[in-house]
Amino acid sequence: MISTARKGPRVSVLPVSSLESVNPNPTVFTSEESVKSTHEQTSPRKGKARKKKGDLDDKTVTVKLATRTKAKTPRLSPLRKQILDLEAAYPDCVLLVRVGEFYELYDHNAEEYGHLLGLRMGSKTFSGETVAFTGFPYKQLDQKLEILVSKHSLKVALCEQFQDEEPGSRAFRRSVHRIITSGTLIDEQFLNQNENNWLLAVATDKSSRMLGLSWLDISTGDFFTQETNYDSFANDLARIRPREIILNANLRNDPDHEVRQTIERMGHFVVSFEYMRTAAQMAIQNENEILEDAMALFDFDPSHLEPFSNRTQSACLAILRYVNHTQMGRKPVVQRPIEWKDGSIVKIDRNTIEALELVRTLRDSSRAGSLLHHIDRTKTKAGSRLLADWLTSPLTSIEQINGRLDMVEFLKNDSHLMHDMNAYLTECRDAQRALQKLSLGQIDPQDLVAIRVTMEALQKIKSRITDKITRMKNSSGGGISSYVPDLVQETADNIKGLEPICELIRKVVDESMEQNQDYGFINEDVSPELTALHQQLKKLKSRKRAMLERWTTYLGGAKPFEVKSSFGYRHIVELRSSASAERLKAILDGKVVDVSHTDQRHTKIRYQVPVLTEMMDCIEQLEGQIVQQEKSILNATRAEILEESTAIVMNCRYIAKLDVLLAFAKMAIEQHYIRPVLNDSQRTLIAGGRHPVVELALQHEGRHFVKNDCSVGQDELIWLLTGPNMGGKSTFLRQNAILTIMAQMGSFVPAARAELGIVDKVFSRLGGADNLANSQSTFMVEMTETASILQHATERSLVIMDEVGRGTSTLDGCAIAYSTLHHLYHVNKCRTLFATHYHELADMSGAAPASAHTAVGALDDGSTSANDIVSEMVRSWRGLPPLEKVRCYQTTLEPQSDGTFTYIHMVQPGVCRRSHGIYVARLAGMPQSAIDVSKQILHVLQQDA
Ligand SMILES: Nc1ncnc2c1ncn2[C@@H]1O[C@H](COP(=O)(O)OP(=O)(O)OP(=O)(O)O)[C@@H](O)[C@H]1O
Repeated sequence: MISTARKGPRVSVLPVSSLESVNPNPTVFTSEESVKSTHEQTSPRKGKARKKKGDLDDKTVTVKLATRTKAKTPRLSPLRKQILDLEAAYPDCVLLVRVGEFYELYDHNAEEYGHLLGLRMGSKTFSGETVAFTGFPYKQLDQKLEILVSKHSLKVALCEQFQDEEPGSRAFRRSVHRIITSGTLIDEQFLNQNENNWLLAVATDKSSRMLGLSWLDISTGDFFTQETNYDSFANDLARIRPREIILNANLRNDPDHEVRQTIERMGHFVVSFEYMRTAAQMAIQNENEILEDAMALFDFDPSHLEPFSNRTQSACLAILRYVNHTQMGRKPVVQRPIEWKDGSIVKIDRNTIEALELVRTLRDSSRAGSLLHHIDRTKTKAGSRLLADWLTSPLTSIEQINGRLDMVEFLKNDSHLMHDMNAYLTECRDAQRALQKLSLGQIDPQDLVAIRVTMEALQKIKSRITDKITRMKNSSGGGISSYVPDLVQETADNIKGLEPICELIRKVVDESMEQNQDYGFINEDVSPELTALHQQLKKLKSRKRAMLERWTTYLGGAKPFEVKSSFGYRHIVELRSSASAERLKAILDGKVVDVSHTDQRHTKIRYQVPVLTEMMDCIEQLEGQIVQQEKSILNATRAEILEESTAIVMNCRYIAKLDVLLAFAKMAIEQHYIRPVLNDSQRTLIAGGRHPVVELALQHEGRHFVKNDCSVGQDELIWLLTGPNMGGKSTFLRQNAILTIMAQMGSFVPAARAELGIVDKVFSRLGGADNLANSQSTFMVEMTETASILQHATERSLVIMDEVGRGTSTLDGCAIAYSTLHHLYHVNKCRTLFATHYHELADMSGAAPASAHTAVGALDDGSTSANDIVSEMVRSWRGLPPLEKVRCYQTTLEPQSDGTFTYIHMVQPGVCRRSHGIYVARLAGMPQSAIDVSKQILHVLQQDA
């Protein structure tokens, strides 16, 4: 284990002993002999490949195969039979079979996936049968897994070989010891450290249209559940962002099932199938049986599942079963599931998460450029992961939000405290993931150090906060300035000191040792046995050194020979001159074995020296014993640490929370954000609001962001926003939604003042994205999203809508835009920011204030006159009742003497009737001839109207 973790790939490998007890898969024993594969025969490096064991690459493969069948043996060789059995047992997986120093792919696996891995296709002959074959050195495993699992979302069954423990046996066992899928990554190097790696199970209940969800990150042990329904499922997926989804096995052959369709529509998810009890089965099942199931799978406290519905229990059990199945019985620590209660978080639909670029940009779906990237000032990986969760799941409880805001303010007001916290958090490592690796039997001393360092840093945090609280209380005599936010007090009270664990790790792990070796990670004095072994080893090594020094002196000094390892002859002495060779023989009284004379150009002479070989054998034996000793000490240490796993995880959660809140405090100071006031009203009042990301982008260009006010809700239920192209309408809409989300996740916000009535849902209709892959046109997508908002927005929701109806003809578009406005006003009754180029809507809703009707002025080079045609039409229609709580606002521009415009980006009362689309087209570089034609057409249309 130790050496595998360092020198080879990082994918975890179980010791044979533990495998025996847990692996249910059949293993086949094969005795090995070297056989050349067809692959090797065609290799240009054939000769070199034979020279030295381990000096191979994917082009030169010496394959160890099962014993060649003798005359009477059955047709299939044992290895071939084993491969076929495994291929049949893991049909959904890419099967990688360890053979000697290689992982190999056979048959369809070689044909389908070899090229993905950049491997040259070969063939191998088993008892007369030629099969497709390719392979790669085992050290390239991580790199190849990244391609298969991360890039191509494939499942990989990793088949390892194990030496038979029978003395003298040359047989090997092979069995799949782990199935690696996107959602079950543990410590692979390609696991994203800043993101949770969620595995989501979905239990369906068609009759009630309800779903039970459970999601688990095996790399941290965090586990959540939620009840949801078919209609909200897409939004839940957008929020959770799972890497892999588990569905009931009976949906495997039902691609039209609504849930499968939703998953398909949402994009790139890996879907796996696992047996699940339906809700009805769960209902009639003996409760004890269900709970025993959970116990048997994970030593999981069954009471954890009791509060959940049948559906959710079913999803929880499916996830445990799937983990059990892919980890082949290894049991990661799984935390008590936390339930997301309906209404406890703001529902942000998936379009809004995407359109507001909360966690990914629209352009290239990257984190860089997103709001998350902009606000992430966390110091720890756990903090960064938590921030992403908070951003997509803001709270609805004023009390909880204020709890967070209090803590941010508390930190912000004490620069010394902030400085110290920052320093302590910088010391923290990813202890929760380190603990999880330990629980899965991967013992890397560096992980123990990560846990120790983190727990020590946390102890400093606890002392520092406790100190601060005591000083505050002492100095103010209980006055107002002695107010200690609950979260601060809770952090100080609940961080558990784990000094005994830290002490144990300090005692055991020798942190001065270099990573790249097989032993020496444990302090020598930890046990008398280890001390004795190290002493013997040192003695032997010094004897060897003295012997070699003697030879050097006899041979005339200055590196006259080299000691090398050689497969077959073990240690050899290589000399460059025959004179030296003769002298060495003389020193050793002729006790040398001449092993080879090589090399035409440099006459190198090689001898096997029995006394040296003997000494090196002893050294290796001792080193082997030390490795074993260290393993058992590490195992015992692991067991003691795992005893405290609950406390360690709890402590890690405090680190993550503190880290995020400290990040909010830093951001508030750096960017001059203010504390929002949350209330129970249905009004959003923001003075001097800014868009956090656009503001920063403009700052980088040396430009200035224009602040804007917004007071939407109640008497001003809907803001109807018109303005020229490029005027800043979308930015304004987005910034108000973002401010609301930031405030409800407990952050300060970019504004001069913010009084916000809590929202239950945030909806947006912003993007112009189409979904051609799902046969949906741009307009169809627009209408689907609009329909969803009209169906789901409540009086407490915040809706932002940008240019509804633009995807169809002007007449249809205007009618749809009006009806949307009408529905939001009369049915949903929710706060809405409604941006449009259809300024006629102002007339239709009877909302346009007469004084604000003045347009910026008729301009030669452009007004979008088609709208005016509609305007004329509706002006003559007197039947529309006024929408009294609709208010008209506009962004404007200022014409310059040289015929250009300056965008003001200021949101003011009024209606803008000129979109100046042709001006923007010119700015965008449209050919002058095209601009001229558009002006003429516009002129004609205006006259017709
Ligand atoms: N408040 C502001 N202060 C400074 N610059 C701004 C502001 N708002 C927007 N801008 C700048 O104007 C650009 C265009 O803004 P935005 O896309 O919001 O305009 P729009 O009115 O929605 O345009 P269109 O109608 O063409 O979609 C932004 O990319 C940004 O650079």
